[in-house]
Amino acid sequence: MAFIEVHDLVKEYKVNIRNKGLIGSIKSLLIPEYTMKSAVDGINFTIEEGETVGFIGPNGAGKSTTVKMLTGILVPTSGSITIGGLSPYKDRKLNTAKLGVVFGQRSQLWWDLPVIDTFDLLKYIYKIPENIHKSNIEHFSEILGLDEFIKQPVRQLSLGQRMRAEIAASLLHNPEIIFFDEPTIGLDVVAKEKIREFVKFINKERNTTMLFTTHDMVDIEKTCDRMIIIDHGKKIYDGTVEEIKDTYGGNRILSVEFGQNYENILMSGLELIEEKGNKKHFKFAKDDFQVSYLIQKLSQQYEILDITVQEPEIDGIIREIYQGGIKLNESLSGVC
Ligand SMILES: Nc1ncnc2c1ncn2[C@@H]1O[C@H](COP(=O)(O)OP(=O)(O)OP(=O)(O)O)[C@@H](O)[C@H]1O
Repeated sequence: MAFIEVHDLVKEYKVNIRNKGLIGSIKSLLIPEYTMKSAVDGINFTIEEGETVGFIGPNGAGKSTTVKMLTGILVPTSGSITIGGLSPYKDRKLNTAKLGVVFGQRSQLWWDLPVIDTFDLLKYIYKIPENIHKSNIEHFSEILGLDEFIKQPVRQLSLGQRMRAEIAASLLHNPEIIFFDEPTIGLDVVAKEKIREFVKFINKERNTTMLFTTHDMVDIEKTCDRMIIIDHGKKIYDGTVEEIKDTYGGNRILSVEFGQNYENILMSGLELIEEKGNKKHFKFAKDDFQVSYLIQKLSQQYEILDITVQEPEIDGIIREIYQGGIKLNESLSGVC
């Protein structure tokens, strides 16, 4: 049995149907009508102890809803979740001791208290033994440089300082699993790098299982062994960052708008991956063909209105996936 097991997970929200116009709005107020909306629509995955997994997807894909169910904040409509054999919502109290959560956009620190006072309060909340609490504070202070601001009230800290304090606070009780929600949002490149290095270090040192939701692909590349991509509440990819880069990063995408809708465009080196009328997207191996050669060959045979080449960065690959420009190969996507 894996450390985290998620089976056929579904979360539906009841949403109010708003009628248009003033009369419609009044009607909606007086006689409210509802519909059910699937935010998470039958997701399956497992995570082993000590794995670092990036959980990504476009806005509204269902990431936060899934994480809220994993942390026990929300109860699934159907399906099941177990973490270390326990249900996050049924065994919420037991689970809390095992979990740590870091929100980039919200704080778990007491705003008016010095950082060290929050750390002391957390000792009582989580019933952390004195020796563990003390050695963790010393250890985290040394690596994260907390000493320079540990006695200052949280409201006086810079964003980078606050995030270092947040991460230390979430690890004080030695959680088995930690959820990071946009942990580097708004930070400068140096601060982002420090946080990524620290997180990686803790994962290696303590074998802490880590799950990240982020829109920053560098976070995923630098800290995660694996990523799960979800879209419209469904899992569309589950595999390593390297696999997706090897398969799609060795290639570039040539997007061509033709003067007419040509059928069966055949050219050595170009593989048609998607077409919408006159617009066609081809994949080609960047090491095998020069872009200028391909453009020249195409324009000799076809009328071309516009042509663009997309770079094979992970950001670009993910953007293409979100926009439907790359259809994930089922054997690669790990989706059953
Ligand atoms: N409390 C709610 N009531 C109704 N619908 C909701 C509620 N919370 C989320 N949703 C809807 O569920 C869908 C998934 O939302 P969710 O917040 O899980 O997405 P997300 O992937 O975390 O997005 P983002 O990257 O923008 O944070 C969205 O369409 C959202 O509007």
